[in-house]
Amino acid sequence: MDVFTASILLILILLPLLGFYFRQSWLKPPLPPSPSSGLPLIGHLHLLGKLPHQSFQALAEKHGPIFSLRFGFRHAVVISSTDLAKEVLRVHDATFASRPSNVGLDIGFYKYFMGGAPYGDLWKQLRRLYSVELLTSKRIDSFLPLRLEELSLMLSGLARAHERNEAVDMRNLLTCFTFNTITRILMNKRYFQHQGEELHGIDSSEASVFKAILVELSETALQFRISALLPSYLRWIDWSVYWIRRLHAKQDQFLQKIIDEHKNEKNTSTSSKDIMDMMLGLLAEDPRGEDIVKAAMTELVSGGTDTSATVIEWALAEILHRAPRVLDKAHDELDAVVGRSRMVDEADLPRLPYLQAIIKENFRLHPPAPLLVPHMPTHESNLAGYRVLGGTTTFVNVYAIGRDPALWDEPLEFRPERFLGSSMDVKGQDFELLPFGSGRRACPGMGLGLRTVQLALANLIHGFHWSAAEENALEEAGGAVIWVKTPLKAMASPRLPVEVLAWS
Ligand code: HEM
Repeated sequence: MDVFTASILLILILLPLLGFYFRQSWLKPPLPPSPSSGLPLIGHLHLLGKLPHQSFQALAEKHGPIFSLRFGFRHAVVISSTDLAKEVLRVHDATFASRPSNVGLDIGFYKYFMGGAPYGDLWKQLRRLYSVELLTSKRIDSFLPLRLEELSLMLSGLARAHERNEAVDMRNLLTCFTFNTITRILMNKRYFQHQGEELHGIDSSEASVFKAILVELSETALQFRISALLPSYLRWIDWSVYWIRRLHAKQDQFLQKIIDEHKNEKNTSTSSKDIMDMMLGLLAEDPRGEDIVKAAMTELVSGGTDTSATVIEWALAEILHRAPRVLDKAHDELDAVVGRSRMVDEADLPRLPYLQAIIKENFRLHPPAPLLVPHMPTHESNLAGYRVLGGTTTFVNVYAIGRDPALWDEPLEFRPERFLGSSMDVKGQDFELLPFGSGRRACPGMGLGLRTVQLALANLIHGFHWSAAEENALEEAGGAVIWVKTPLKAMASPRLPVEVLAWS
């Protein structure tokens, strides 16, 4: 065959293929709009800033409620409207129920990290374990005495600080409270002292190793490390993985010691079971059992500590610095419903609509996870007429939705009254307010988180008169959750007799 005939034949073969290819791409919907300022290799990484939810909010104002970005080899889309949040979390819930991979987290969570697991059998198994066995309403009820004891210790600590005329670092106090509460529920361990409390029985060196591991893992989860820019087969280049491996060895030692203690105590102790006991029992026949237990302890402590602490700190900071009148209204409600001779208990909470409104308003302005945890579609999907490729990291910016002037009157004001008489809730049915997400990847710790936050805030407000100890501009600082940049310092003086404050 001469060259001419061969070329004609080649064209005849290629033409239909090219035609098919172009027809496919022309017929397909376009990709979401994208900022034109992408750079070679890193893509849009330089647009992220220290607080990505704020950078994304500004980008949404320019590019609309869905836009796409590229970080190295990875594609991302950012969603910033209620309609699109509903599409991702409800209409296409199953498609978007996966998570982008993260090599550091695979190590830190023994490959059994439910929050980061791809949508599949392992995730379903772990989710069932968490939701049906460990974090049920009945289980949370059974830990009420212990939760009240921790609360009472925190309130007594505040009263003692008042006797010494000391301002209190509320960040420190609240993280001790939530950390102790969760570690007692999980493994019957109490690690931190409150201000003024005796050191007796507390092993703070162990706690600090565990806390350091949690901080490192959280940062790994959030930061765009080198590995996030690379295709998965090149992730071994990321040196931070070696650092996490070293920390992981200490984490393993720490958790193994507690597991061994639990196993040894099993036959001798008659004390009530903690969650580690329950898991060891449930997984006794599973060869992965102890690793799953270690992963769960790490996950539940990291998911359940700072989230609740930051919510309470933000609420007090907003009230003390920007809306002191809210404190008077909340005191009036608490005096009318609870009275001054006792503390607030869980049964009172449904009868405190203003307190509930404070908490909703706080979640609207300060969701601890402003971009949720990134979702990922398992296959190509269509959102608002745009094509979202399978494997795209998908951020739902609930922070931007909570501050959208089209949805909220004077969105930057802290005004709990906007929720009075409204049926809007934070539990995932109202897409204007999604601090716990919605759908199958929504937070399984919502019940425990909400009850911790409601009871603690109600009692902090009921028990004390408050004033800010220093100026605070209430800026945000990034981390695993969004904190008040300068920790809140406050003066608290008891409103109720001290013996009432230490009621448990
Ligand atoms: C105020 C407290 C809390 C807030 C605001 C919060 C918020 C969230 C959010 C936004 C997500 C991701 C939802 C999504 O991707 O769509 C999440 C997931 C998760 N949370 Fe929470 N959380 C809180 C407390 C807790 C507690 C107390 C625990 C457990 C003790 C917990 C355990 C988890 C776990 C395991 C996941 C991963 C779920 C999955 O991927 O299937 N959280 N949380």
